[in-house]
Amino acid sequence: MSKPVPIPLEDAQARLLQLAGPLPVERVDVEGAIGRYLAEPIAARRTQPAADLSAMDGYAVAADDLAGPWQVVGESAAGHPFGGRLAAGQAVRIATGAIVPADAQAIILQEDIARQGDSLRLTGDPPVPPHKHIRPMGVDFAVGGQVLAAGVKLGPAQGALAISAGHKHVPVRAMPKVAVIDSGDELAAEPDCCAPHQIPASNGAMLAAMARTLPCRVTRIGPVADTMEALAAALDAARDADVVVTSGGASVGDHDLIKPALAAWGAEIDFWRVAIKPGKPILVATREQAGRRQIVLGLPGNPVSSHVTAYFFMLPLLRTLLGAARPLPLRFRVRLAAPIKANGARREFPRGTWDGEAVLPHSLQDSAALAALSASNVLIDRPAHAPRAEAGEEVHAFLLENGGLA
Ligand SMILES: Nc1nc2c(c(=O)[nH]1)N[C@H]1C(S)=C(S)[C@@H](COP(=O)(O)OP(=O)(O)OC[C@H]3O[C@@H](n4cnc5c(N)ncnc54)[C@H](O)[C@@H]3O)O[C@H]1N2
Ligand code: MOO
Repeated sequence: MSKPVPIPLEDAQARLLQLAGPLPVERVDVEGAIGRYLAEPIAARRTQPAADLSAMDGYAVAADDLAGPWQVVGESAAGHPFGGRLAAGQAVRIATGAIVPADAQAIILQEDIARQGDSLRLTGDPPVPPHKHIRPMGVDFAVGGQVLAAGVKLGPAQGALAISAGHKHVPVRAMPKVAVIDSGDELAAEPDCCAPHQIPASNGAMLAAMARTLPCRVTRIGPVADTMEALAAALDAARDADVVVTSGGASVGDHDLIKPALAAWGAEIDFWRVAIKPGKPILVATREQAGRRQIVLGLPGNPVSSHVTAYFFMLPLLRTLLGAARPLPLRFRVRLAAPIKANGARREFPRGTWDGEAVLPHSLQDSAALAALSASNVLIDRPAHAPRAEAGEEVHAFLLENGGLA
């Protein structure tokens, strides 16, 4: 393959995601489905609250009887409603979450009441408006109404909502099978047994860990030598994977064999080279097999390039297979804590540390520098030919942690 012109990031992402159809639907119990994406919208099977509930501990009275005094004639506790009727001058002791009796429309806080035996006297202010401390029936959701859309990630809150809406199981996509292959003659499988001419094979563990932030089944293969035979055996071991992720050998050197090895395996290159730094040599290929499509991501071997391309391509691809409505990472605007130099012709993603206020670009931006990557929590987005930016100026950035990876 002659060297193609690198394509813009968003075009490359769109091309990749277009190759991926969501995986089949399965029904999973809600707790087991946390972290996955809803394959279909979810409608409420019940109304919440199912009746008017008190939002505070106090006394339930009629809305036209707010001045008191009152006699306590019963109690409505959570799970134990008051079954009787209320006449003028009567009140019901009520707990937070308990059903408001049929004849009551107001809750007086217990802090605003003096109680002696069953006699109550108002000492504070009555509620304004009278229904202030009442959660009306159906205020959260009503039976039949949609509570969650297709493609939404089922996080803790969404899982709680599905349960509250009466669902024991939810429809989600099958978990993708991911095979991660690291390749290179210089790679040592054991980090504590690494000769001077070797480097510990760290990309496989890193890429697998990134994939495992999403619900998928990851197989690690390698490290694999830079030979066609070794790569063929590794790819054969990945024959059942939905997604094959390789690292290393994606560039133009004599030992960069990923492209010919993929061709020999029957995979077709969709695109190679994206106009980003780090990560330019990334390639995407597909292999059609028994009516199903495998997608191959050939990531560059430099550890930071591998990480950045996994962030911009592997994770969005896995989210798409899982049925996510929004597979791409979100960008936000942030102030620079220090100046950043003018950018070259390739869109660059310098690593930096954001402290919640401003982002400090790391002094070392080498695409092999794992220590600098590890000390960073954002990727700053520097457009091609961006001029020098001063401290205090705003730039765009992508979050690598605190949910940015997910
Ligand atoms: N003449 C050119 N040379 C290079 C170009 C180019 O356009 N023209 N592109 C450069 C860029 S950009 C990158 S990025 C690298 C990526 O190349 P490869 O994907 O072929 O990666 P390797 O050469 O196999 O390895 C690069 C570097 O990373 C280390 N590595 C590889 N695998 C692992 C692993 N599993 N764990 C840890 N470290 C790994 C490897 O030892 C090398 O040091 O190409 C440039 N060259
Ligand atoms: O693009 Mo390479 O990924 O600069 O290091």
